[in-house]
Amino acid sequence: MNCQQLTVTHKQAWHSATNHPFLLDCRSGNLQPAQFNRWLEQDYLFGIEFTRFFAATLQAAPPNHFDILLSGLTGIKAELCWFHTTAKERNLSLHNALLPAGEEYCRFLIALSHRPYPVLATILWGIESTYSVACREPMASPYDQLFSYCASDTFKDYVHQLEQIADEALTSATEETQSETEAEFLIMCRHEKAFWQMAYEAVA
Ligand SMILES: Cc1ncc(C[n+]2csc(CCO)c2C)c(N)n1
Repeated sequence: MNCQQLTVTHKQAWHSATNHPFLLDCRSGNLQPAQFNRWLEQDYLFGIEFTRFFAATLQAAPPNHFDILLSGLTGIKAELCWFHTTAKERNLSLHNALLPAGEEYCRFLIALSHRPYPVLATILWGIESTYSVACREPMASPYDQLFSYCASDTFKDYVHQLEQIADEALTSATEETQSETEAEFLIMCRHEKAFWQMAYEAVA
């Protein structure tokens, strides 16, 4: 089993995670500011927990994977800075509470932290990869600017490197760990879909 196969075996779940009406509205320009703002407020909080999950993955990783994982942490650092700048520009607070979808997603990451490395590396790839795929189609202004990093070739290349290290970890994983990875991948897809939906519902 490898990352690519996961997206094919669970085509429907993968599609729902990466093709939400929220994204269609970014492309047409119909997304309402309140919807983007909710995404931003909630995704900042998610980003904090994701950083910790990333640290757990790094802690379990073999040294030959450090290079790529450390470069990912640099990307997250830039992303967390971007949240602060963009929140200021839009007069948003980053001190809100997580809504249920975000809270459940974060709880999933915390529970996963002590699982075997192949599970962590694959879910890490999966989470980053959803945004690379989700932002692949051109978006209308201002969302083209706001999501420009996820749409960039730099991000695409980074996600590809994550795929390579996850695939390497999966190759030597036990069957049991591979099955667990597959189950968690499916749950991750459902959390992604629910996260977009939660932001989309900022406007009734
Ligand atoms: C719910 C949710 N899922 C995935 C990502 C993707 N992602 C996680 S951290 C980061 C910055 C660069 O590593 C990106 C793009 C997200 N932001 N929010």
